[in-house]
Amino acid sequence: MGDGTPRPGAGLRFSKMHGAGNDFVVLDLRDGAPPPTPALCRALADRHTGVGCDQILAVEPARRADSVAGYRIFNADGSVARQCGNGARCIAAWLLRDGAAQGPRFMLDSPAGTHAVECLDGGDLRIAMGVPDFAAASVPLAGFDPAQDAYTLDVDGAAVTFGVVSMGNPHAVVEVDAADDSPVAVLGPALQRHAAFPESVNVGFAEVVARDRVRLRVYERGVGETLACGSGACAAAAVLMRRGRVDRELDVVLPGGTLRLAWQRDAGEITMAGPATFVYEGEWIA
Ligand SMILES: N[C@@H](CCC[C@H](N)C(=O)O)C(=O)O
Repeated sequence: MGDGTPRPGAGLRFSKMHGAGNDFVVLDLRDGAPPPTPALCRALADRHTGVGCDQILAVEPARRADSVAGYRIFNADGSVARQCGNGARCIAAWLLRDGAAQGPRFMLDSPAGTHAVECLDGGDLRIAMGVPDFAAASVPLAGFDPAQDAYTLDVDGAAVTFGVVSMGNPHAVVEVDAADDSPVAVLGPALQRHAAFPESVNVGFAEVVARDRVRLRVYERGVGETLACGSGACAAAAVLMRRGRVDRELDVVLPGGTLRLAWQRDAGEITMAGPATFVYEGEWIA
């Protein structure tokens, strides 16, 4: 064209996907292309001037011989994350469509470890999300030593009680009477910037509706409130199961959809099942 207009095909191809409303831009970097810079992540994630997404997922070659592929995770603000439950299902669906993965079972490398994927009837995917780690130092939560069921901090003058768990990424879980009325937009960022969370934290507000049903809203690190957080659903389920508040298998109902969680024994992996949806294919020319 010669007038500065980008040529079709000259840009960065991407897939737009979502898992229960947690939305992603998926990039294919298996040819060895460099990961997106923080500035590019922010530009892609911008909901006015970019594609719009909560996270950018970059598919890479597998790091282990028994895995189909690896991937990196970047939040909308350009920060790096080590775990993304909804993202894991979307990467699995993307690899199945690509032909690189074949069902009904295969393995994936996230930055936090290797995950077994299972294709379920009806199209949902089940991901083994690792063993929940309750050690305060693993989150990290500073100022507390052993793993406790609950911690209390002074947050802007108010005492706030919560559980913590690392799912490969940091989570705090506040049990509330009603998720709909919980102070997500105020307490979420306040806990994130508390000095006790030196690496910030994803903050979940969990309402036990029944022993097999939890309603959850999550204020995510690097994004804000999202329509769903898969690792947050694992965290809420694990914290509540450990306290004996709920059954070992339950539905976590998030604003964007429902995930099925199961954690049979403390030393075992927690599993999360749910949908992964393709929205469109695009080319980033900015
Ligand atoms: N949406 C994700 C979690 C993404 C990473 C998180 N914001 C972090 O910084 O740890 C999920 O589905 O788990």
